[in-house]
Amino acid sequence: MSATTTAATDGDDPLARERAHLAASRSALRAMREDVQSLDIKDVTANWVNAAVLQSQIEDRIKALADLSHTPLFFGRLDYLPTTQDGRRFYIGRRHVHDAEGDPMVIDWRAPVSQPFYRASRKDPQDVGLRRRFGYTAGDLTAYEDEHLTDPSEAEQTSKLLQAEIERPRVGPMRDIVATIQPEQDEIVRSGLSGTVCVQGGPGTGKTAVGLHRVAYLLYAHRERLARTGTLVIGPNRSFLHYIEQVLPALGELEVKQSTVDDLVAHVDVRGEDTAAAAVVKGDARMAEVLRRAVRSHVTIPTEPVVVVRGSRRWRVPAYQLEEIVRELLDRDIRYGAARDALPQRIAHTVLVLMEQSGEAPDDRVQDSVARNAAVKAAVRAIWPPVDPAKVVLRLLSDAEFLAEHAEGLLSAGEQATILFAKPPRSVKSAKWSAADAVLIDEATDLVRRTQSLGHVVLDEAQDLSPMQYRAVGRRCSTGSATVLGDLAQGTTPWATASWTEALSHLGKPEAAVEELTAGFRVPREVIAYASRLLPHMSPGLAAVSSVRETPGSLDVRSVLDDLDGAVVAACAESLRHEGSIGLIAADARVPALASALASAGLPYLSPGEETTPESRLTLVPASLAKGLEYDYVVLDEPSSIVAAEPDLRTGLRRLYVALTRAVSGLTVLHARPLPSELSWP
Ligand SMILES: Nc1ncnc2c1ncn2[C@@H]1O[C@H](COP(=O)(O)OP(=O)(O)OP(=O)(O)O)[C@@H](O)[C@H]1O
Repeated sequence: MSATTTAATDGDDPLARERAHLAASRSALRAMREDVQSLDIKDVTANWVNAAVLQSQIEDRIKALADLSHTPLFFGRLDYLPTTQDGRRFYIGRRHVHDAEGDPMVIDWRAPVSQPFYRASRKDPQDVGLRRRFGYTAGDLTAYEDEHLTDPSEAEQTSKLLQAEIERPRVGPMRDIVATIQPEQDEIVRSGLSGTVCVQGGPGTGKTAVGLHRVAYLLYAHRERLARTGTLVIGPNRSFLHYIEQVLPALGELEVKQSTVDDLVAHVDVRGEDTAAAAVVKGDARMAEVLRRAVRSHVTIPTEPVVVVRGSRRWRVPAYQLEEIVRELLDRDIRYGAARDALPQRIAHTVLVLMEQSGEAPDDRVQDSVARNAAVKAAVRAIWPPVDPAKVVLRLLSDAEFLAEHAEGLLSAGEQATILFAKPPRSVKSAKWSAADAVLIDEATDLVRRTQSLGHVVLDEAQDLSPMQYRAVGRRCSTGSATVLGDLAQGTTPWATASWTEALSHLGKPEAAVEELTAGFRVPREVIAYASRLLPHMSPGLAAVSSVRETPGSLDVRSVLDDLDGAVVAACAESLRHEGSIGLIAADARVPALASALASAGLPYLSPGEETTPESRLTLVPASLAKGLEYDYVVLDEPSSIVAAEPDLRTGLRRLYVALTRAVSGLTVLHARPLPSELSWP
């Protein structure tokens, strides 16, 4: 690999030529944007609805064609060998740019010809003679680095530009990694739409980044289909979603929705909280069967005939025939509501047969009118009444007998007692529903009416979901596919999943492939080694992440004799001397004390989810919200308090593991009490 950071070689200046191509591509992009802006839709649209749709598509296109000053238009170049692609040269960037003749000047990173930029190697050059990476300083193209993949005399080296990009301090929300996606990440990003992929990876291995780039890739490769069916990214909480929300728009994708699992199942106001024991039972997959039984219990097998009077004639459908119809509907795998809709037509059909047998020749209109007959309607109401999903759940959780009837053989008496409301609420409105209750209502809702499936769902921090939550997500991709991202070692809920096989079966995708990412891009080697001491104590069998980042002096563990708060504030002030974002992570209960210590020291701070700016770079993060986030420098307050705040040691150590793995450049740990013994070596 040969690196060039200044201009001129042998009178012919390659850097100047690349800059000229950049300038020309910029003007081509401007021209493309102006073309779209000047479109006059008056003559091509028949009505105002079409016009509004077209106008909004045009506005999206204009947004997508914006030249973002802080993101370079291209970051790489591929020169194919003369034997392939006619030896053509492609500049790889975030979007496609063409000149006035329609010839490409920059190729979208997702296009098939761009793939070797990420995957080609000396072992497998994929018909590429030269791969060039570009370096930018403050928006200017200032360097490039070449790899002649088929030149045996060139030694393999790690890319300095890649390293610099990974090490670059970050302020503000997460950004895209299109310039530096690694081969093993690219395989996941570009895997097909039809299959579900599950990615296990330790902290900072790029799971979130990979999931978001996969969405962008799928939208490129299957735009029409996904525009119809929709895509959704699910994250653990709002501050996390806020942290990642800029990545897809930066890649030109504006249509992807983002949500938490709680948002998905927001059928009722959640104002209550469960004990851990109750939440575990409510989140257990056995609840799905309890609910199924409870919903179906509303069906009453008919014992009376239905008599339909039409004109002077009476048509009688006997009880045994009604029973046959009902049993047949119960046996079929259709939703309660769909079966209820079908019942009047089935009864009417039987009446029609009776009419035919007596020599009449009724048509479809007669069948419809019989189905709407008052006697039929009354019978349907009695046999198959409408069901309100929230009311079913309310009754299960309030009425011990009703619960016992449907939980028989599924939940023990103790488990049933755990989930019953201590004081049964009077109505759905007045009930203090918990997050787990909302998931039960979602399941019951789906038993009544099928939930609409999206084309693709990305589920991040998936290890924390309960089986019932997996089911809730699974119904939203039942006819589509999913990307499931997580780390078993970071599971901190009492119901956190112990195995991906199990999680995927609850999701309804048991056939999904499980891939593993092991190279760490966030946390420096020294810091990840320190955090990994916890692994054998909380997730034995999981391999430690091997960091690609050597940052000497990145770990500083300080024992404080007195005034821990003062020492923590001082460590924050020290960290603020560096460029980039600072996270002060502490046990939730410590947050108020640290907030006032920061305030009295005159250090302004943000809450997670608030955007860091060059003026305000310090965020005070309760340990319970640290998951998925990252900061250049982390100050970690009293590890033993973080561990002690959780209901059991394993969860405590996992929470600490999450907190210890948020730093990109440096971690300072301060403790007044002894460190948890699991952190001592070995
Ligand atoms: N190929 C890459 N090139 C450059 N940076 C990368 C690459 N892959 C990941 N990163 C960076 O590493 C950091 C961690 O990535 P990400 O948050 O996706 O990891 P994660 O596996 O989801 O971590 P966690 O388990 O802690 O949530 C991010 O800043 C991301 O941009």
